[in-house]
Amino acid sequence: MYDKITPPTTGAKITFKNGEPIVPDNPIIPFIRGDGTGIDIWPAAQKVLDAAVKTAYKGQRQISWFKVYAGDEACDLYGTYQYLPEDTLTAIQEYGVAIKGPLTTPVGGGIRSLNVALRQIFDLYACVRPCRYYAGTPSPHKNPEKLDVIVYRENTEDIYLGIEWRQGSEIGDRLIAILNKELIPATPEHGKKQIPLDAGIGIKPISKKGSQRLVRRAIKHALLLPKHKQQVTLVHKGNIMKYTEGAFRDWGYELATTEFRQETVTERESWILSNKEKNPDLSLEDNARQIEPGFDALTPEKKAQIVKEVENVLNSIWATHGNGQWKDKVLVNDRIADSIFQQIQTRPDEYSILATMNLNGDYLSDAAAAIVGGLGMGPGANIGDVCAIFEATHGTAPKHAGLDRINPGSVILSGVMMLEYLGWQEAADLIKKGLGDAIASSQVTYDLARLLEPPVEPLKCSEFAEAIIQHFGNG
Ligand SMILES: NC(=O)C1=CN([C@@H]2O[C@H](COP(=O)(O)OP(=O)(O)OC[C@H]3O[C@@H](n4cnc5c(N)ncnc54)[C@H](OP(=O)(O)O)[C@@H]3O)[C@@H](O)[C@H]2O)C=CC1
Ligand SMILES: O=C(O)CCC(=O)C(=O)O
Ligand SMILES: [Mg+2]
Repeated sequence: MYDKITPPTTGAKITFKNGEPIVPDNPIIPFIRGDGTGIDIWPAAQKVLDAAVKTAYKGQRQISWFKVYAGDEACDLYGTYQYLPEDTLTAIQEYGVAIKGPLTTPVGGGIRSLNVALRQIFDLYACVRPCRYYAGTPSPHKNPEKLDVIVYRENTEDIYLGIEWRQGSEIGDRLIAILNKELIPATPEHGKKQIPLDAGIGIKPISKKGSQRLVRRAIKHALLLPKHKQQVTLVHKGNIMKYTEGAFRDWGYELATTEFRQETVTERESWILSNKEKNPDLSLEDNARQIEPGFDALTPEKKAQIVKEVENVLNSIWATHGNGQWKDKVLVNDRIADSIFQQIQTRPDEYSILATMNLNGDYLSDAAAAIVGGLGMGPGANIGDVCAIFEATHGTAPKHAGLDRINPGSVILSGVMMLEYLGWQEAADLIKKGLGDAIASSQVTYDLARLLEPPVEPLKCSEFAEAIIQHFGNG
């Protein structure tokens, strides 16, 4: 079955039922070490994960690690350009849950991202990246503890599908010619626009199914959060990209108000309901005036449309959501992408789950991680219905590779997400405690040490892992 790798002789497979993993006490879990600093952070993370499982379950549970190859390491073993060998794909397919270090993607030409390929091959449509603060972590922000968000990033579509043509390529030029001569002139709203003849071209597909399955997961996750965090914000640039990012927003609201009608309230609905609660005699038109800035300057048609919206909301959900019942529902709102980048800095405590498309989510997860301590503290999970691969938000950080200095926190916390996904909460909690206590006692790697006042002597990557284990306590 495998060409150059051999699965562990002990351990059992994780299987899936209704999208949830069924986990034996000794699961076989494939891991990819990763390029660049993967050489530093993966061994540190593996040590912490094993120590936590051992402390929590005293040998009754144990992970059987299965080393599989991707990136530079794969080329060393399998030969030139064998960046993602069949063996690796077979192992992940067979064992269902895997964890990986970062993999290099060249800029401009060269191979396309192996990280993105894995997400697409295994249909890992939700990239889940929590950004929360650990006490004592230095941050350039005054109140980093106020940020506690989870980026839910659609992981299989958008420009990351990688359908693009280089400037000057034969097919790229043909496509531009067809667009300029046929398709754009046939679309009146595009007027006399033309694509520059020397442009590269990329395609941005955003599907209804892809958008809604992501938002579905985000809402289900919100339902498990404490009441005050039960909120999903649809992040988009739908004012500019109306039929892709704008459609994502509309499909998100559509899903929330149909599949989750009893569990959700949209922001606009909450305004309409609360206006009526404050003043039961409020006319539909005055209610509309209060929810729509500049109502009086609108055309009669637009005004009528908003009055109708108010009427529909009151008719359809007053009984189930009115009289304050909406306050117990998951709040679904939306924000334009550029605005959310400033909002997570200026009003961080107003947000919880940020559901968005691939590119926005990529940017947003690095930005949110920076607020709570940097990329050394940014974990992540790529989740599908029958497979999950856990990985940090950051990349290979090549200038730090092999120096035993980089922060392994993100891949360790990705391991925590994996343990939680397996239902091994006790082991996950031990690591969170150990990591929190190590940071609180200023035992940190260079990235956090340089931000501390006064600065402290940094721990090495491997020493930080040891410090986390020391802070487990007795389990
Ligand atoms: N999922 C994946 O495997 C990903 C892969 N990549 C790939 O990684 C490569 C390098 O990308 P690059 O743009 O340099 O981004 P990186 O995320 O690799 O690193 C950028 C900078 O972020 C900081 N940083 C990253 N990781 C850590 C960490 N563990 N602890 C502390 N600080 C950290 C460092 O800042 P400083 O030096 O200031 O301390 C580092 O120089 C590219 O090929 C890219 O495509 C990128 C993202 C995700
Ligand atoms: O695949 C890559 O090289 C980069 C991906 C990335 O930045 C991410 O997933 O956050
Ligand atoms: Mg990224």
